[in-house]
Formats: sequence, C-alpha cells, structure tokens
Amino acid sequence: MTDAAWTAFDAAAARDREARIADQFAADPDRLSRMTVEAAGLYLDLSKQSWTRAGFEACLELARATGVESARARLFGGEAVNDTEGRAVLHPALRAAEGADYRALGEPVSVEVDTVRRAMADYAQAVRTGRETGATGKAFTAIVHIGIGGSDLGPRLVWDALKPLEPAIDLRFVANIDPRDMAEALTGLDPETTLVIVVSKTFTTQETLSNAEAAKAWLAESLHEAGRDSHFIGVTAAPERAAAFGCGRTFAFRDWVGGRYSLWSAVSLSCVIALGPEAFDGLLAGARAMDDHFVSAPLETNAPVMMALAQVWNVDGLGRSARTVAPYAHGLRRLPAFLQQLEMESNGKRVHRDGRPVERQTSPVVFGEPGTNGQHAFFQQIHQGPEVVPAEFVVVRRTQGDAAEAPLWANALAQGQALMQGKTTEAARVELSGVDAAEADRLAAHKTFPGNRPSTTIVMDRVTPEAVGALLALYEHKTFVEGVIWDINSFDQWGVELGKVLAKAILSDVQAGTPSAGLDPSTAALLDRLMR
Ligand SMILES: O=P(O)(O)OC[C@H]1O[C@H](O)[C@H](O)[C@@H](O)[C@@H]1O
Repeated sequence: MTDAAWTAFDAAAARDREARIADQFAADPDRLSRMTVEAAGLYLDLSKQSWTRAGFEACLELARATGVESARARLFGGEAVNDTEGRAVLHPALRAAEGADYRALGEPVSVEVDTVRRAMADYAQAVRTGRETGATGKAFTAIVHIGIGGSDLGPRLVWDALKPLEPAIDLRFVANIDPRDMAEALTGLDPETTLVIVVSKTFTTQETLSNAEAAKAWLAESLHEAGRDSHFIGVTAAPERAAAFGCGRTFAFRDWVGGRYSLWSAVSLSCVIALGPEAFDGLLAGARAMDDHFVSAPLETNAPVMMALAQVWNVDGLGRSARTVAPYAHGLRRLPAFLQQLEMESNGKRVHRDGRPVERQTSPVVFGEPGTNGQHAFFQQIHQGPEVVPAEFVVVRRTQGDAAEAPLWANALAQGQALMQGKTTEAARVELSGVDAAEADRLAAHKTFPGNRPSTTIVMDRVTPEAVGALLALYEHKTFVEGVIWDINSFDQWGVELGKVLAKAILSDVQAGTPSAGLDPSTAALLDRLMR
C-alpha cells in the first residue's frame, strides 16, 4: 500500500512539474479555499505551492497510506515512538490543561507535569516580587540562562518574541563554549542580583557544564558560601547530577521530553520568571490549541499535515533540497535557527526505522533570516538561481501596538507574489525601449524572473504568547508528520555523537601536548598549528 502510494505520488509529481502555480487558480476555482486553513489563531495559505489538485490528492493518499493518523495516535498515547531509545515522546502532555491524563509507556505523567508547572509559577512569582532573594537579601534583577541546542533555542526565541521593550528582569542567554559568550553575558551584571539557571536535559553537555563552571566561579568571586547556591538553579532530566554540580534547587522534567521539543517544560523557567507565569500559560494554551487541531482536523484541512505534505512534495516529488523561512517580525528573528534544530536534527536521517537506508531525500536544508533583511541578502538566488528553493513567510499584522505594519507585510506579500508570477523576458524587454536592440536582449535576460516558485504564507495578528505557542507546535507536528511519511525516527539524534567523542579525544591530545599517532594528516596538521 505504501509503495503504491509513493508510485502514485511520483507520477503526480512528474505530471505537475511543468504546471504553472498561477494558472491553478483558474483551473480549480476552489483552490484558495481548499489550500488555506485557520488553525489555533493562525491563517495558513498553501495555495502558492506547486501542486495541482491531483498532486495534493496524491500527497493526501501518501499520508493515509503511511499511517499518519495511527502514528499520531501512538504519539499522543505515549507509546515508544522514539524506538531507538525506547522512549515515549510526549511534549503535548506538557501543555495539556491541568488535570489531563497523559501516560508515557503506560505510566501516568500529568500529575507530575501539573506539580512542576505550579512549582515553576510559584518560584517565578517569588523571584518577580522579591520574596525570593539572593544570598545578600537583594532581589534578583538579572538571569543568565545557560544551555545549548534544545535547552537554548526555544526559550531564546520565546524571550525575543515576547519580551517587553524595557524588561524588569534582564534575561541573557549563554550557549557557546567560547568564553566570549559568557563574558558578554556577564558584562555589567552584579552577582548579588543575578540568578544563574543551568539548563541541560542530560546535565553532561560539555558546553553547558563548562559555562556553568564559569558562572559558578563568577558568583563565588563576590558571594560568600552561605546562600550562594540560591543563585544557582538547575533544570534537567538528571536532577541528581544537577545537585552534585551544586545547584541549590532543581526543576525536573522526564526523558520523554525530547531536547528540541522541551520549551514547554521547566526548560523555559527563565522565561517564566522574566515574562511571568501568565505569559507562559498563554504559550502553552496556544500550543494546546494546535494540538487539539492536529488530533481532530481531517488530513485535508489539517495545518501541520498540509505543511508536511508541501515539504515532502517539494523535497521528494520535485527534488528541492532546501527551504527558506522568513519571519516578517523582528521578534521572531530566531525562528530559522529554532527550525534548523527542530527539522534538521529530527529528520536529517539516512535510515528507516528498521535500519534500511532511505531511498529518498529526508529533511531539506532549512535556512532563513527575518524579513525584510533576507530580501537584501540571499533572496536574489531564491528569485533567479537555477535551483528552486521553496519559501515560507510568517507574516505578522501588528508587531507593536495597534498599528498594522503595512511596510513590513507588504514586502512579504510582494515576495510571494514575485516568486509565483515572475517576470517574462518580453516584459523586461518592454522596459528597455530606447536601448540598442542587442544590448536590450542581453539585459532583458538578466531582468527576467522565471517565477513559478512556491511559497507558503502563515499569518498571525500579533506576536502573542498564544500565537507563538501555536506556531511552534505547528512546526513540531509538521516535523513529526514528515518523519512518519519518511518512516524515520524523528526523535533521536545519533548524528551529533561522533563529533562529541572526537572533540573529547582531541582535547586529551591538547592536554597531553601532542597530536595522537592515529590522527589523519590534515587534522594532525591543523591541531599542531592550533597548539603552537
Ligand atoms: O539539554 P542537553 O542535554 O544539554 O542537550 C543539549 C543539546 O545537545 C545535544 O547534543 C543534542 O544535539 C540536542 O538535541 C540537545 O538539545
């Protein structure tokens, strides 16, 4: 059944390859209504994707044949969908309404989720109101959040998106093992009024532990032993390691929370404190609304499913191996970085669940910049480069206050329009009237836009906690659906391990003062140069 659906998908893609997107609106008068959907307060327009009605039907059939609906039930049912690590994947449990009854591998988890959520809110209020103070009795006015990957990207995005212009609490993030990152974060801060939150699911990550050591030393320089640990908080799925490291208090989550799916957990403690528990509740509510949509909407009007199908269609049907994402809102500027981890770490896989090599491309390369900045950088290639790069625009109507930011979103709409309609050589030639004929022909070629380049547009009214929650949950479920269709495990990341092991080995060479005998000539020479 799956093979037949893939065969039909390939045949549909071969037929649609030459179809003009712009022509499809006339060919299928219902296209706009069928290709647009409202979900959890977001409006999605996939009508500028390069599928005909038949192409989209073939995609839907593929989703059905590959078992998207039953896989979704297994995910929400807390089964071991991460089957290389034997774990459930239950981030929806973290944003469920209080009193829900999620189970991970049969074990009830919701009571614990509610307890941690309440503890976070209580602690956040205590810090915000000055009830919880530092060792010298002063209220906390700054937070240094230390974490990397999933323990950094989500909270950093949330803070950028939702922080007030003049925050009461100065929240700073440190991820890089380069000490410069920590040095910048600590500049101007007073240890007496600074809370350090160390976030690491495993509490073994080299970058995070090294930064945490540096922060601990910084606190120790000015604060006496007594009460110092109240400045040092851990967030982890390994609370015993955090305690051994010296964290005065620990907020825990479980191994069924994947790192890149963890922003709904205590991983966002720093944001809960700096933004307030109500904002975090709003974020969870927006994600929950997307969960409800994802589990209940039919596949053909299911926002994450439609987004996933557009991706699979572009990547596997039409051979487009990259996708650019442009959030037209300064607050969402970290969205491309967040999506790089979410999508490329989840779905950049080379084998199926059973270990067989994949026959097709899986995750595309995802990259982007906020609009309009990206337009003045790499959009040249998106419009005229030989390879088609599908684009995704996240458009925000009001980014600040009540005014609609027309100059911002007019640009986003123009990009989608330009990509689809292009500009013919004849039109370019007309603009060159008066120029010598041969020269006009030459220039017209440069001024021609092939068009017929696909894009998706997502619209939100404002960057509220609810809208951000819905948007990030949309992308999480989209990523999951793609993994189901590709029959890969979206929830492990073995590909990051080898580099970690080799970095440790190289570090021991550095400590030993000489490159080890087994190193290849290139790496040995590089190391030698760096050690000099
Ligand atoms: O939260 P931690 O255990 O410190 O992990 C931080 C990050 O590093 C790992 O190597 C993985 O690539 C990421 O998925 C993870 O989010």
